[in-house]
Amino acid sequence: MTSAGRLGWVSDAKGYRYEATHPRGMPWPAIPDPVLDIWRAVGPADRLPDCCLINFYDKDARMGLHQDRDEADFSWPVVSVSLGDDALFRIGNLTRGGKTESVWLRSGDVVVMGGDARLTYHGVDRIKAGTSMLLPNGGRINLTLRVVT
Ligand SMILES: O=C(O)CCC(=O)C(=O)O
Ligand SMILES: [Fe+2]
Repeated sequence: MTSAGRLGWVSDAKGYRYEATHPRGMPWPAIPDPVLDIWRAVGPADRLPDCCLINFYDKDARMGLHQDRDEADFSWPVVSVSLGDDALFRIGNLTRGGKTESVWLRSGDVVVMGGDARLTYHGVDRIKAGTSMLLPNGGRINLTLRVVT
C-alpha cells in the first residue's frame, strides 16, 4: 500500500489516517496526469482528488466489505481504477448485510461510487491469477482516487 497526492493513507500502530507526508518524512509523489485524466473523464469537474491510494493485491489478497468513510464530504465520489488481474468486486447496501451483487473487474475498469452509492458497502472477494499480462509478476493494482478534506 502506498499513496500519491496531497494526502496519503497511513496505517501504523497508532491506527490509520490521512497524512501529508510519507512515514519516512517526504511528501507523497504527485498523482500522475494520466490518472487525473480518468478523474477528469468520470468525476466532478470542480475539484481534483487529494489522494490516490495504491494497493497491490497478490493472488490470495482480498478486502472485506467496508464503507469508505474517512473523508470529510461524501458528496465527492470515490473513483477506483483496476489494473492487472481480474478481481471479484462485491457491492452491497448502505448498511451491513442484505443482498449483494458481484462483478468481475478487469484491467482498465473504472468504478465510480458517488451520489446515493457513495457509502455502499463494498469489497474484493478474490483475485483470478493469470488473467492479465499487465504486471510482469501477476497480481492486481487498484488506484483509489478520493477528495479527503
Ligand atoms: O480494490 C478495489 O477494487 C476496491 C478498493 C477499495 O474498496 C478501497 O481501497 O477502499
Ligand atoms: Fe473501499
